[in-house]
Amino acid sequence: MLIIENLSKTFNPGSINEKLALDNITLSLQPGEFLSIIGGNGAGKSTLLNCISGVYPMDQGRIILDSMDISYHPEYQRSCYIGRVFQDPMLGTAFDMTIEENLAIAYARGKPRGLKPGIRKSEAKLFREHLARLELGLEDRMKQKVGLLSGGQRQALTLLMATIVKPKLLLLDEHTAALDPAIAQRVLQLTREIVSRYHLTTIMVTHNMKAALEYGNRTIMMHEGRIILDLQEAEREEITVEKLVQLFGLKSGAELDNDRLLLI
Ligand SMILES: Nc1ncnc2c1ncn2[C@@H]1O[C@H](COP(=O)(O)OP(=O)(O)OP(=O)(O)O)[C@@H](O)[C@H]1O
Repeated sequence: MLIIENLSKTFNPGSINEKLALDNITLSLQPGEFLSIIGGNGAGKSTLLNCISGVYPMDQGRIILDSMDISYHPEYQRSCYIGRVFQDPMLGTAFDMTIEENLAIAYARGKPRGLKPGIRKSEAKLFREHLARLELGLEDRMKQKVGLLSGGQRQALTLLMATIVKPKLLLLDEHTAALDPAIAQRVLQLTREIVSRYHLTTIMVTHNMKAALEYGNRTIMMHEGRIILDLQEAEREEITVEKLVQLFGLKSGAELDNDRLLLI
């Protein structure tokens, strides 16, 4: 489904600030696989998502998505088949537009533009059904502006917008990091429900080691632009956060420098 081959990315090459952010990454995901990524500060997690979604061009490598070589597709083109949710609840939604207008924009993704303005009755009904599944009462607030929503409500809506047209790949970049723990938990549960309902191939970067092991079916750990650990199936089921911290030390030869990871 997703194949990444020998992906490398260096920022500011040839300058004093040269930084090898991704060092020959090779990774493949099966359809419906839900991968969590953890790693210390500057490990290359966000850069990996940015290269996959076309925000940064890569220096070397290939990205194949659903048998299509997207390595040189521009970001706007990839956004038709890659859904993304960011850490900041302010990103991903238009705050001065209503909930249903935001959903209508997301629903039009990848479809030819029609001339008909407004939202059809059938679309409003569909949006209501999707919103009701979030169990946040948003289905009764469809005409309200998104700016009135809390951070958690916004992230749930962004998640819905990223998936209302089934993406070939869903990228979640620490999408619960800015939320209160209880709300973060709810958004993670929603993530799990949506990913499993639509059988979405998903990559979730998280700073929460517990969540990384609890959600999805595979976990990788990155360090200095490389994948140093890849846990799947039975091996992953047996692992604890403490063991993961130990493994990090063993595989990287370094102390885990991300305080946020250790806090969990
Ligand atoms: N636009 C950029 N220009 C220059 N250097 C960058 C840029 N983006 C990232 N880097 C550098 O690349 C390295 C990898 O950064 P990246 O943001 O991918 O790490 P991360 O694993 O997401 O870290 P964190 O958990 O701290 O967010 C870091 O050393 C970072 O400073």
